[in-house]
Order: sequence, then C-alpha cells, then structure tokens
Amino acid sequence: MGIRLGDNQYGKAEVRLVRVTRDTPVHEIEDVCVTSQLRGDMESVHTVGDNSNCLATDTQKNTVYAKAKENGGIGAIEDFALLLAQHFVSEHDYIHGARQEIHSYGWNRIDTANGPHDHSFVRAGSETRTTVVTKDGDQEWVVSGFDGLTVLKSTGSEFHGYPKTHYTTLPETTDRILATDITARWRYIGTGLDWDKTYASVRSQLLEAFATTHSLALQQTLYTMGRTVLENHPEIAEIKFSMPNNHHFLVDLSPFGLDNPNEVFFAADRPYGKIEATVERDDAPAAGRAWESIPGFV
Ligand SMILES: O=c1[nH]c(=O)c2[nH]c(=O)[nH]c2[nH]1
Repeated sequence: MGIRLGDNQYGKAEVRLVRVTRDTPVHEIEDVCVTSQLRGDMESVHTVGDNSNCLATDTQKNTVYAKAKENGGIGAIEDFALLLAQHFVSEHDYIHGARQEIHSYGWNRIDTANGPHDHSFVRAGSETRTTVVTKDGDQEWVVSGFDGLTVLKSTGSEFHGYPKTHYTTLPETTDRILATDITARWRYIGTGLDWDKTYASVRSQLLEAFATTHSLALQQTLYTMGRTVLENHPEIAEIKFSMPNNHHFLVDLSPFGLDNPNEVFFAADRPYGKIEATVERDDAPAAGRAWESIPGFV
C-alpha cells in the first residue's frame, strides 16, 4: 500500500520559564513561554517505534531551562530562540531543523512611596511579544510580533460609502469609536539584528500610525500602519495583521428623554469584524519556510 509519513515535527509545548537575575538586591525578571519543535530523521520512530533518533521532549524542555542559566539569562527572545535552534541542529546529526517559538510577558517594577520596588513587579501592558525562529539546515528565518495590543480612538474614524444591499442596515457614520486588539507578525530579512530596539520601534510606529490616521475604514488604518513600518525598517520584508473591529454601538437614550451625541456606547464583545492583511515589499526575499505553522494570518 502506498502510505508514507509526511511532514512532521515534535517537541515540548509551552515551557514556562521565569528567570530572576539576582546579582544585586535590585532583581530583574524575564518571563517567557517556549515551544520547542524539532524536525529530522524521524521516520523510524513513527513507523516502527524505534526511538534512537527521538530526542525526548523532556530533554528539549530541560535544554530550555539549562540554556537560560548557561546563557546568563534570556535576552532578546529572538536571540534565545536562535540559540536553541542552533544548539539542537548542531548537537545532533539526526536533527536537521527546528522551530522555536517564544512568547514573552513584560513586567514593570511596582512604584511604591519609596520609589520603584527592588523585587516586586506588575505585569506591563496588554500585549505579549512573540517570535518564531525556523531553522532548516543552514537557513534561518525570524518572524516576530505581538498579540493583543488593545487600542481605541474615541473619534477620528468614519465608515460610509459601502454597498447598500437588501440586507444592509448599518447606518453610515462620520464619527465613530475605532477599537481593536492588534495582532501583528513581521518577517525579518536576515538575523544578527538589534531585536529589542526594532521591536520597540515597530510597536511605537504602529501606535503612532493608529493614533494619527484619520480612518475611513479599519482596513485603511491597518494598511497605513504596515506601510509606516516597512518605510522605516528596511530589515523587515513584510508584516501581517489580524485585527478585530471591536464595535461600539451608540445606545438609544431617547426613551429616557436624553440625547446621546456620541457619549454612551454599548461595547459589544461579539460578533466582531475581523480584518486581516499582509503589507509587503514587492522586492522582498522569498519567505521560504518562515510562515510554516504560524496560523491565523493571511
Ligand atoms: O472599518 C470597517 N471596515 C469594514 O469592512 C466594516 N464593515 C462593517 O460593518 N463595519 C466596518 N468597518
């Protein structure tokens, strides 16, 4: 019978790791979630249960923890993911490729009456920074981004001019709330970059573009955000977004004899519009395997 093993990868998912740097009484913390997956000569473990090439997922988990110590911390998640991928591929001749995904959660020092506390922290911001490093032999790809950066504009957003069909009830508006949770992923050209600096810059450009674009559609805002990033970052080939349109409906207060000039809204949680797009350079190098197993984006 013509049956064979197709693409496969395996590893330990969602290894939670908090690293405390405690060289001085003023501690630092790094908080990440690592998913390690390996690809290689895995035919026989699948077909006959021969585990001789099967680097245990438990070993992959231990490697993540040990490298956090040997490396003196995590550092930029892109560097740590590259370090893990390079370790697995170079140490074991039966491992040919790796996919290392890391999410990181930011923490700020708690501000007390006596100033920022030495070892007490509060979660920073609403977003989770992410990276996926894919290594295939000598080739490496880095896709970074974030999930869930929640933003809202209380004006500066219109929506009109859309087709009016038999089923259209949506009133046109020249002044509405625009709210979304930005999920973005961008593909780097090459490695060896200052990941933390680029991340901070992309994040602030996205926020600036969201704030300053007078929006005629969330699609237009999305495109402007992506174009701004590509114009300012030649090291980024493309950026993908998935953004809900978190609807805010004006509440009818007329039964109570009250007017409502865009002041009181019902913040609906579902359904929501779902706006997704890629903004890309037309001369970008090919994506190769960079986007493999990164679901949820077009
Ligand atoms: O910015 C928007 N884009 C749409 O495609 C859309 N559709 C809709 O009902 N409201 C909106 N708003």
